[in-house]
Parts: sequence; structure tokens; C-alpha cells
Amino acid sequence: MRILVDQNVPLAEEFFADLGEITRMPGREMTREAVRDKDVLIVRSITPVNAELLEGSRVKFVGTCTIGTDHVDLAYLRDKRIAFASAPGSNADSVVDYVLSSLLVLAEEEDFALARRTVGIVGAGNVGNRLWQRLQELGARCLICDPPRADAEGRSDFVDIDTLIEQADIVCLHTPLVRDGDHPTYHLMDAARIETLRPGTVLINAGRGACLDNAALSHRLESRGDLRTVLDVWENEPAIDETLYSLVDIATPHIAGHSLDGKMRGTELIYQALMEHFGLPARRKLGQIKPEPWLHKVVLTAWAPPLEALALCVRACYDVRRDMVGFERYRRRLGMATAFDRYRAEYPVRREFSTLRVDLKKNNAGLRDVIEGFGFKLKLAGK
Ligand SMILES: NC(=O)c1ccc[n+]([C@@H]2O[C@H](COP(=O)([O-])OP(=O)(O)OC[C@H]3O[C@@H](n4cnc5c(N)ncnc54)[C@H](O)[C@@H]3O)[C@@H](O)[C@H]2O)c1
Ligand SMILES: O=C(O)[C@H](O)[C@H](O)COP(=O)(O)O
Repeated sequence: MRILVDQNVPLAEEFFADLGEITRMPGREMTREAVRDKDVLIVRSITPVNAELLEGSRVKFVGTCTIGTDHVDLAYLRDKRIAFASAPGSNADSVVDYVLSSLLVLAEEEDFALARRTVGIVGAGNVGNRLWQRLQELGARCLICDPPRADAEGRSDFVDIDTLIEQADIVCLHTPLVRDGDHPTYHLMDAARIETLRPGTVLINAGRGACLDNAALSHRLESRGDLRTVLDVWENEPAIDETLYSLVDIATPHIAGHSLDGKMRGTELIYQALMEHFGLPARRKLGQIKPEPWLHKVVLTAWAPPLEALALCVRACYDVRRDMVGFERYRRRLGMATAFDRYRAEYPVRREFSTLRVDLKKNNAGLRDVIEGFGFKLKLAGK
């Protein structure tokens, strides 16, 4: 069997080598010629998978090691009877880590307490739901907007997006990119909605770039400069708008989900789906292959103020400023589009909060819920 794999998919050799010959290639360089004689195609989000790529090829299985599937023409695959799998939930915790790390940076700069803010979460799927759970541990009030779920589950505790925008101090976008149907998300945050954001609102997009009208946001930031913004996803990646980039507070090149844990989980999910497709037992397990994190534990030896201790753990594990500064360094050297892709390809190792154990004394009970709720492992030691 011949398998073509994006070069940014970790552990492909460990998972797939027994199945056949693996060829690696940058996702943006995958052409019809490159896939023609392959049986299996394993991509990430930057390869458009459609008739143009696959027509006339032998490909019988396509796997994307990502949550998002907007780069895949699913109707075409169905029509051609090409099996397909994605990796739902694989890097959702990494995205939540990214959002929380960003919020802690802004809370520190602006001197606000997250617990006293209203956070609006647009899209309450794997990412949004986990963010909701973790924020509740901090005591933050959350407003949830997810019309497809509201319809399907008959939920009356969800709000519509305009109510959310009106009431939230922090607006987090975690929607997939959907262009049609009852609940499209293309430019869900359009010029009119961007204009109605209250001065001082924090706006975060870690879903897909085109869920937010980038030109309209650029206009609002240039003309009024009264929002705090965190953008991980952009329209026209990797050649993103330089002006918008310069106006955003935390600007990163689509790496919110790029923890090693998230990416490895994505590979494992596609391996499992591929084995199932071919009726083979999935003997390889991520737990047997996964490297140990560099930082295994943080020990808090005495009582500590909960929020300060939490911020310390977050920074020890993943500080979003590392990526902001790293991306800017690459951009100055390579120019925007090359830097965008190169930083992701050479992404420094990052582990999820869940890989860090926090040791607490028993008398530090106030911290217990916050640390656990934020996703860290907890160990209680005697007084
Ligand atoms: N920045 C990154 O690195 C990164 C990483 C992972 C995922 N993503 C993106 O984030 C998206 C969400 O991830 P997920 O794992 O939560 O996906 P998911 O499919 O589990 O959840 C998406 C949620 O959005 C809701 N939704 C759909 N249309 C909506 C609308 N018009 N308004 C409000 N809500 C709507 C859906 O009902 C669903 O509950 C992915 O589709 C992907 O595009 C980005
Ligand atoms: O949809 C996803 O899973 C994420 O957007 C993912 O992190 C994208 O990573 P990429 O494929 O761009 O490396």
C-alpha cells in the first residue's frame, strides 16, 4: 500500500509503517501527480482535498488529522466512494489551553478578573464546551450561542449571537466554517456585528478565519482601536493581511491546536479509522509511543493565592506569548506567508495542561478546584 502523508503529521512512521510505503510531503505541495499512485492520503488542514487533487488517482481512503473539514470536498469523496475520516476533538483541549493562556495575558495587562467577566462562547462543540467547563471552574459567567445544538437539543439556556455580543465582555469564536445550510458561519461576525461590539470587548477567533470579516475588523481597529483582539485563524492564510496583523494584540499563525498531544491524538484517530476501514486490528496505541513532557510537575509548597498560582502553572506549561513573539521573529526574517507556514512546520514542542501535575498541600484546598478545573493533574500531599 502506498501512503502519502503531510510532513507535519507526527508519528506517521510509528503508526503506519507496517501498512506500506510512506511518502512525506508539505501539505501545500500535494498535487494530482503526487497522489496519483497512492492508495491512502493523510493530510492536515492546508491541503484542499477535491476533484482537482484526486481525479484519476488510486486513493481509496482520505484521513485528515484535524478537527476542521472545510478543506475537504465531502460530497466528492462520497460520490467516488472514497472513505473519509477526520479527528474530532483531537486538539480541542489544546485550543482551550490557548484561549485561557491568552485571556490570562490580557487580564494581567488590563488588570481585570476573569471571574468577574461575562464570556460569550460562539460554537459549543468539542472546543467551546470544554472552554465553558473550564471557565465555570473560575466562576466566570458564560453565555453560549450554538443554534444547531439549540435546535437539536431544544435548549432554552443558549442565546442568539446578537444577545451574546450585547452582553459579553469576551467573545470567543469556535465555529467551523460553514457556507450554506440553516446556520452558515461565513462572516458570522460581519461588519455590522463587529461595529456593535462594546469598547473594551475582547474578541478571540480560534475557529476558522473566514467566520470573521477580517477587513471589517481591521477597519474597526484602525478607526477606533477600542477592542482587545486575539486571532489565531485568518482569512487568506498563509498570506494574511499585514495591517490587521499589526493591529491585533495576540496574533498567531493557526497554532491554537498545535500541542504535540493534540497533533499526536489526531494521528492516532486516523490510524484507528484506517485500520477499521481495512478490517485490521489497531494494535498501536498512542500511550505506548508518546514522549514524556519536559516539565512533569509543579510543587506548591505552601498556601498560594489561587489566581496567581493558576497563572504560574499556565505560564509554566504554555504561555501564548512564546508563539506571538516567535511568529513575529519569523515574519521579520521570512515575510508573512513563508513565516506563517514555516513557524507551524518548525513549531516548538508544546504540551497540554493535562500533562502537568500540580502538587498541593492539603491546606491549599481553595486552589484544588481551580487547578483541576483548568485541566491540570492534581496531587494532594499531607500538610
Ligand atoms: N485554531 C485551531 O488550531 C483550531 C483547532 C481545532 C479546531 N479549530 C476549528 O474550530 C472549529 C470548532 O471545533 P470543535 O472541535 O469545537 O468542532 P465541533 O464540530 O465539535 O463543534 C462546532 C460547534 O459549532 C456549532 N455551530 C455550527 N454552526 C454554528 C453557528 N452558525 N453559530 C454558532 N454555533 C455553530 C456546532 O453546532 C457545534 O456544536 C473546527 O471546526 C475547526 O474549524 C481550530
Ligand atoms: O481543525 C483543526 O484541527 C485545526 O485547525 C488544526 O490545528 C489545524 O492544523 P493544521 O492542519 O493547519 O496544521
